Amino acid sequence: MTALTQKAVSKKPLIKVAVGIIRNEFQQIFLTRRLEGKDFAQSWEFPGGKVEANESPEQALRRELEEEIGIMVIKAELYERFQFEYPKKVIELSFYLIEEWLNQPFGREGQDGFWIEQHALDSGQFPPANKKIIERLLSEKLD
Ligand SMILES: Nc1nc2c([nH]c(=O)n2[C@@H]2O[C@H](COP(=O)(O)OP(=O)(O)OP(=O)(O)O)[C@@H](O)[C@H]2O)c(=O)[nH]1
Ligand SMILES: [Mg+2]
Repeated sequence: MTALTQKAVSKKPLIKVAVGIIRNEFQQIFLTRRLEGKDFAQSWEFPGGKVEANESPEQALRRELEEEIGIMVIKAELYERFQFEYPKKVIELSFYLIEEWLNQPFGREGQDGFWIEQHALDSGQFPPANKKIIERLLSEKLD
């Protein structure tokens, strides 16, 4: 079933989400751990969050990364966008690759934050929607 048909027949709310794949010069990626009380608590995540009304995904990305990990994005490049159907909702995830930013990222809302080698990413640690993107990142040939 294509994403379009899926959306038409599922009648589930569509939630747009923008997240950052923040990568440093050592090919490490900055991740956070989802807080208790959130869905998929304790799982790893790319920092980011829901796109609000009147916001573009890129504006949401910049706002969320400032709020959640205290960085100011200088350059963000759309890496992939797709929809994923969860039991009660469909999320449209926009993943942005970020290699230029200001400030050191940290878990500004009390969540753990850490750097991990790109080749050591593990899709089993993320929400199920992330599987495809983790596979793509693992298959990238790094310099
Ligand atoms: N941030 C983030 N959310 C993800 C990822 N993968 C994934 O399925 N999601 C889902 O996207 C949805 C929105 O993300 P979020 O919980 O960060 O939203 P938010 O920052 O606006 O949080 P809030 O609802 O507590 O205000 C959640 O249902 C979350 O499970 C990911 O890698 N990063
Ligand atoms: Mg969030």
